[in-house]
Amino acid sequence: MATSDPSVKTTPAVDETGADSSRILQTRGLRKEFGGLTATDDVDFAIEAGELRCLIGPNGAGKSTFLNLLTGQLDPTAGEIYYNGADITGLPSHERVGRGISMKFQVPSVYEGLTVAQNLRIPLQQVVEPDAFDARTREILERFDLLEQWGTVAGELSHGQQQRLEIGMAMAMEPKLMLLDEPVAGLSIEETADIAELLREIADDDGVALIVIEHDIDFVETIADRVTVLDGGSIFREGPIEEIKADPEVKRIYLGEDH
Ligand SMILES: Nc1ncnc2c1ncn2[C@@H]1O[C@H](COP(=O)(O)OP(=O)(O)OP(=O)(O)O)[C@@H](O)[C@H]1O
Repeated sequence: MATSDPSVKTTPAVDETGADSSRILQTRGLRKEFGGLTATDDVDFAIEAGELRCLIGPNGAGKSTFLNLLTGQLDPTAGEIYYNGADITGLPSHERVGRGISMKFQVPSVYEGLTVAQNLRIPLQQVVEPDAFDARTREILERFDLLEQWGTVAGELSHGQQQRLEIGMAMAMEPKLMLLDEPVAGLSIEETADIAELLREIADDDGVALIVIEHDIDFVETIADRVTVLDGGSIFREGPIEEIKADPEVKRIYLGEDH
């Protein structure tokens, strides 16, 4: 029941587990070992709703492993994952998706033999009634600039259109957190700019939190609120992109001589 007593906190910032409920996602001491190799080394990470965070770091830094722990594709060796105030550490992937965590992999994984609208129906049938399919399909395709491709077989779309379709499919599930692994790899400058604009809108207008693994530092600069630098499985630095770009230690481990 609602109360007007200001001393009563109806939405505690920190619950009994110690998770901070102002964060849509938080990890504590998250660790993943592969045999003798520690790919994720006791990572404490947090992101708020509507934040767009880029995850950068040299090859083998543990970026993909960290994302795979968040999706449930990998089980951690130790540590916890809190999402929307609940401990989801042991939850299977499909249940995480059902709660609003979506994942977009580097390679477009649309169904190439199905039309654009048929592709969208796959996620939509999990969240809307059949009589709303067409209206919702139109809305999403308009937003992702694919309306003219409604009946086009997805295998005939350009790479950039396939990426937009896949992000549209992820958005059809009405996620609260979207995880993207190198969403602009292999795209043209124009296609990259389109995706940058879409991702910013998804964070700003839909309030979705995004974690984006990215190698292209110029793209990171265009989209990120904050940047987390991983190295050797640990968080090496975290902060606004201007700070990260200017940090000589980050340059040394990550950016290399050409930056
Ligand atoms: N399934 C696995 N079995 C054994 N070792 C693994 C496995 N997956 C990743 N690793 C190792 O864990 C470390 C982190 O790998 P990960 O792919 O997470 O790094 P990354 O930062 O995503 O690298 P890249 O930028 O090259 O994709 C690497 O040393 C990698 O070889």
